[in-house]
Amino acid sequence: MQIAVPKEIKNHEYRVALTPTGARELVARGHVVTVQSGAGEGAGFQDSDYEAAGARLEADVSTVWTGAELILKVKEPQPEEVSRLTTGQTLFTYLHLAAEESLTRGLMASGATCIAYETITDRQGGLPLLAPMSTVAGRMAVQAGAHSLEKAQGGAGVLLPGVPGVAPGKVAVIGGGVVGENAARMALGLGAEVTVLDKSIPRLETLDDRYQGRMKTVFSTADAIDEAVRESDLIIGAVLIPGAAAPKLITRAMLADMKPGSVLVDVAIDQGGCFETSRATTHAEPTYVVDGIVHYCVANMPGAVARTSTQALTNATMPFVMALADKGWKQALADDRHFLPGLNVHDGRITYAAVAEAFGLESVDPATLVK
Ligand SMILES: NC(=O)C1=CN([C@@H]2O[C@H](COP(=O)(O)OP(=O)(O)OC[C@H]3O[C@@H](n4cnc5c(N)ncnc54)[C@H](O)[C@@H]3O)[C@@H](O)[C@H]2O)C=CC1
Ligand SMILES: CC(=O)C(=O)O
Ligand SMILES: [Mg+2]
Repeated sequence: MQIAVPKEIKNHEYRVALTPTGARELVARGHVVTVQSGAGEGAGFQDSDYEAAGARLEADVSTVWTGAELILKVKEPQPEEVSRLTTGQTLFTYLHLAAEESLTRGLMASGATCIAYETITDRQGGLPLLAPMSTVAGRMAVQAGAHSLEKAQGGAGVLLPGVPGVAPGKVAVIGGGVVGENAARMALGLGAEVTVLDKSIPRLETLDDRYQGRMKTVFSTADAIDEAVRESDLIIGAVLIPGAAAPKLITRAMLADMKPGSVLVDVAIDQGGCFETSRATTHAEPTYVVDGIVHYCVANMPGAVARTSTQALTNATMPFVMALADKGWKQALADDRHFLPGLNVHDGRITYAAVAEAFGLESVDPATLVK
């Protein structure tokens, strides 16, 4: 199969979808891998590393896309990338479609087969291709939040660990999944006072057990969120309803109840964000202030630590990339019921119910397409 790896073009996105190690595996299986020149540079992989692995290097971005049957990316395609996609091509990347109607419609119009990393499932009920980046983003969320609390960033001037004689800062994490647990763990490590809110009792039980009561676990209700809003120095938004737009849990009116200079880090921004006042930002300009509250809403947080993230992401994607390359999308999805929900768009139709619902459109059951 002809496989292409374009250079990512989203703002400050330094990850790459395939490492030289991955390229070597694909080439050994008889596939042709074309990597756009410089695609791996931000993650510390040189063109010569890909060449040594047997990949072809191509400087012209149009040529990279035109000849490909399978396109491997990291971030959702940007408008100029959507316009390059055509019928018969398979795209494998993060899509987060429920947050972006124009992207969804663009992918439908392209006629391509679009498989999202973030909606692939596993036997444990997890999201194995989202989890590695959620781990990274959760850990970064506390770094970002701690930095945003500094006065020069518009923050209240609170040091999360406190100092002897001065109490530590309070961190609330809404959503105790992969992002939430990793954020809470980092905040605990810093010495902050940490509360995790979740709607899942089993999840709260797991966290309570794992951290032996060192973080408070609270069932997520409107009242509990009100209390977090009043008390916290830093709130991290980490909820997910798979494939769907994030619920808005903190409204603009509620910002008035927060301490001035407190910080909201909305990690769920890639699914539209869980705070009413969130809008996606970039690593170039990660924060803005609304009603005295600092907002950090970067939609590709792991891109900033591209070396670590690329390795973690490709460890998880490689088995699926191999299956797509060896068998083609139809057989690969037919053979694996956890891969099947990755299909979001095929030949002009939406194949993921929550995405279709977000825009009042019809969806097709992906199982009917792979028979
Ligand atoms: N901004 C970025 O760069 C990145 C963003 N993400 C995003 O972070 C979000 C969270 O991802 P994961 O932790 O992997 O998901 P997850 O599925 O592991 O955890 C989500 C948790 O939210 C909980 N939840 C749902 N509704 C809730 C509510 N109303 N109140 C409290 N908890 C609620 C669920 O019970 C679950 O435990 C996703 O939108 C994901 O796409 C992930 C990686 C990078
Ligand atoms: C999950 C995601 O959107 C990211 O890693 O950028
Ligand atoms: Mg996005």
